[in-house]
Amino acid sequence: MNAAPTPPKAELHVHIEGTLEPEMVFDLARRNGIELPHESVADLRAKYRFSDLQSFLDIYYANMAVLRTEADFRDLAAAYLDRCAEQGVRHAEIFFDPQAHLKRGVPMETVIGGLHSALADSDVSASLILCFLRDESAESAAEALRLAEPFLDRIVGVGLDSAEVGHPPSKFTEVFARARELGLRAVAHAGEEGPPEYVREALDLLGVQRIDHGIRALEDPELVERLRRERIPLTVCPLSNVRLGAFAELSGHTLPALLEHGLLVTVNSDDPAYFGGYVDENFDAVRRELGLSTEQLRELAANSFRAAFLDDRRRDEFLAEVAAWTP
Ligand code: HPA
Ligand SMILES: [Zn+2]
Repeated sequence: MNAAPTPPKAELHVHIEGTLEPEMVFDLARRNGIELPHESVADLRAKYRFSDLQSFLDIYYANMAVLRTEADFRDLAAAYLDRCAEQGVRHAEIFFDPQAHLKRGVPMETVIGGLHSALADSDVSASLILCFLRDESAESAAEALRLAEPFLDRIVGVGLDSAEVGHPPSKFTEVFARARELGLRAVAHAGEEGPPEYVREALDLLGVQRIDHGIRALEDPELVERLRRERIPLTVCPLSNVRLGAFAELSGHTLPALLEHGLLVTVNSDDPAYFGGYVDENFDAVRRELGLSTEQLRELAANSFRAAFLDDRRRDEFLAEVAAWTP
């Protein structure tokens, strides 16, 4: 691809299970002796036509069946971190979905152990965010957090993902309170398909420090003003939003409007193996289709470090790198 260079950046919204490329689905199935209901890599990839979040989640969870051993989770994360190194991602905060693995009989220590060993071996700065599945019960989320307690030094925070509509943040008030008591940071998907009210709930009831997606906040001017005033970061995922039908085309994405409102917007890939690109492809697509300037790209990259869970010294070092970047 003839993409223009993009600035050094942090990726703050990527689901590690969403980096599972079709080729790796086949490799891991072979390694684990699992028979797949797909004829070939091309056959599987051809099924990646989604109409909404649920139609994506169905195949996302089905493909996870190939992730069984610590080595599987390590190889998955190592492949993603290699991409980060290629794409100028200096720091990544990586979501994982333990409940989707626990229910298949894969223990928490296998999941966290595998992911963490890849992070420990990589030159890219990275940390893990444990996500609760909002279409599962609050008790199931609490159990996942209990099982993660022996590994808290390997997790920076908790998040909330999966099918949004009908599963408001309020359902998870208690487990987020417990996570914050344990010293964890908190983020939540809100306002992807769900209403602006879910964004307010995530802030007021879950105490989150960032909103994942948040695109529907634009429907509520008071909420937009609050997000601006309180400098709440939004981790926006442009290619994901188009693939899941929030916008018919990238040229109609409201990313420029979010920036014009003065919001702390970042650009991320979400589930790059499914949505047509990693973070650089997202930067390149918004540059081309939305006509973002070099200075706007620099601002998005700087925002990613402002929004990251980094100490001030490292944040300042990364911000200096962004300021010095020339395309
Ligand atoms: O885009 C997403 N939205 C909600 N849940 C998810 N889990 C993986 N990707 C997503
Ligand atoms: Zn997501």
